[in-house]
Amino acid sequence: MKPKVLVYSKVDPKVLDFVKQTCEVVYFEGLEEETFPTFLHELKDAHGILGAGLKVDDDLLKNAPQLKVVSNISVGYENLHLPAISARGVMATNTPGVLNDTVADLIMGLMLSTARRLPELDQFVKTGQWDSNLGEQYFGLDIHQKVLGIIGMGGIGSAVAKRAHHGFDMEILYHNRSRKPDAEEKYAASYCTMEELLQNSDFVLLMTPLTPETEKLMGEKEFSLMKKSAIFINSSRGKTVDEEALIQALQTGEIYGAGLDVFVNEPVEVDNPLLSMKNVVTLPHIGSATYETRYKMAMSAATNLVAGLKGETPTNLLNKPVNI
Ligand SMILES: NC(=O)C1=CN([C@@H]2O[C@H](COP(=O)(O)OP(=O)(O)OC[C@H]3O[C@@H](n4cnc5c(N)ncnc54)[C@H](O)[C@@H]3O)[C@@H](O)[C@H]2O)C=CC1
Ligand SMILES: O=C(O)C(=O)CO
Repeated sequence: MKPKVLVYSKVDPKVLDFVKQTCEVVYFEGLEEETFPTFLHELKDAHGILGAGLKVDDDLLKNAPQLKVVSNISVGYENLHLPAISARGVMATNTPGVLNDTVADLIMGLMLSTARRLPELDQFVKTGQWDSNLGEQYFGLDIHQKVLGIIGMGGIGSAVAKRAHHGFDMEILYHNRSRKPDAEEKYAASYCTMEELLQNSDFVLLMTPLTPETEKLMGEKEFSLMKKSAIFINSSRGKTVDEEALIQALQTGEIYGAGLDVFVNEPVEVDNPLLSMKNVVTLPHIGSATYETRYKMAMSAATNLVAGLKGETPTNLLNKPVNI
């Protein structure tokens, strides 16, 4: 009998076909309030789940006694409670690597958009405000030859360092849990403390996972250390930043601007002050959102899932389940 898999996010039909070769699939195309009870019902005899963002903790797992694999279609996995998953002998997987270049491209775009005020000036042109006497009101800041500080020099951080160093001639500073000799050699990246990085960077990119240690990693003290001319970029998770402190730093001119792909609450509330600031560029968490990369992520997650269900060790296994 084929193992039963619940796919709870929309994926390319080719990915579904791949999973169907070895599994019986129940497809949800996304979980809504109305579909969640059916999902829970189907979970009772499911062997695997595949999708993005579902909170998987003991509360959910107690409805899933047959479960063997939880496959996340994302690199971030703060939605997975690994101790609970491991304790029940279940494997958890994510999708690192395949999205690095796409997210790094987007981050370069965010840096340029914020420094050169692209969305604001796009509106300027489209609303007929462009006249021949334009002066400093449309000036921005250069990004080439500036200093970029990267907090979290992992897969994505390194892909940004590559673009910034080789493409934009930027100087790279980084802070990470451990030294990254590869980035030091290839992108002339200099390792430094958080404090040194914040004080010396023209652009500060936060690119760590969300963990208890990184929650509100950027707060009032950290923003106060940044240059007044500096731009803050966040494409990690909203909760790595104290959003109140960021709003304050922007309102008081402690920093020049911010480019944000992630927020504490997503979708962000329409009355969030960040949305009405001209010096803030916002995006709806689209770092990896291209057709090509979302396909690769879903296929990577499907490959992990199928491997786990066949009793093999998935390439991107995150945990050590008991009894395995
Ligand atoms: N906006 C978006 O669409 C996307 C956001 N992300 C987020 O970006 C995060 C990073 O992704 P990757 O680069 O693939 O992960 P990664 O695991 O390759 O890199 C993360 C780096 O952060 C470092 N780190 C962890 N805790 C730290 C701490 N307390 N202080 C300093 N450094 C620390 C790690 O040592 C590692 O080098 C993901 O966990 C996810 O939350 C990822 C993909 C897309
Ligand atoms: O992979 C992740 O962690 C994302 O945020 C979406 O690509």
